[in-house]
Amino acid sequence: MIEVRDIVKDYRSGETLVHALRSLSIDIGKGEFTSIAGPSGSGKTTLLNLIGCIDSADGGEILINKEKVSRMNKKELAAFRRDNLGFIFQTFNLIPVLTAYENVAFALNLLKLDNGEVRERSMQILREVGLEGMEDRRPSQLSGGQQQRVAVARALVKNPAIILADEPTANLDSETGRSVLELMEEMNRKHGTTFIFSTHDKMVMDFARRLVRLQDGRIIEDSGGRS
Ligand SMILES: Nc1ncnc2c1ncn2[C@@H]1O[C@H](COP(=O)(O)OP(=O)(O)OP(=O)(O)O)[C@@H](O)[C@H]1O
Repeated sequence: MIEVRDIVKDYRSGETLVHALRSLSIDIGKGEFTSIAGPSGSGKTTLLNLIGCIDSADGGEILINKEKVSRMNKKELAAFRRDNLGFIFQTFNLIPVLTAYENVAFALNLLKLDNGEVRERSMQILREVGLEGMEDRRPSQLSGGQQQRVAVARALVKNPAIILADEPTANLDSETGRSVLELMEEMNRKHGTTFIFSTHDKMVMDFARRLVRLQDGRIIEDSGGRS
């Protein structure tokens, strides 16, 4: 489903050129639950941003569902993201003035659904992530774990093929982090959504079904794909 071929990404930082990804290749199949691990600066975020169509590579190719996203222009990439991808962030990134329900429903804005369907889908996914009864709370009235559950619901409500999560448990204590991971895995099994997440955390690495380790922009270990 995701084919990354010989991807190169460099950043210029003043006079120096940083080689963030050095001819990296990986295939990730449908329904995988994969963790990208590695020390700070090894290229995890860069790789997620390229698969997430947020940034473009300097060389190589990325195909998602046989579509060459590495050749798309900005407008095509935005449409591709909207239709295929969901994102979860380390800092939750909820809109503070909106309720849990509104944060989730907002993600459906661009899909031109009628109000009834927006309500039904948003309430259903909030139930699935365990937030029934908390729909009207704003992020400041929720714990970190609950906020990340809202973010998981927001990412899932469009039913994307792939969810990308950059260090989704980094701001949670280990018990809460584990329960968010268990939720993601339950959603992965139930909806068949492919999850790819980056982490520094050993517990998260152990939890993943596939573990890919990066160092200096290269893959140094890959436990292999199993969905
Ligand atoms: N916008 C940028 N400008 C210059 N250099 C960058 C930029 N973004 C990333 N880099 C560099 O590219 C390399 C890979 O960074 P990346 O953020 O992908 O690593 P990471 O593994 O996600 O690190 P962390 O765990 O700290 O988030 C690092 O050396 C980083 O300093």
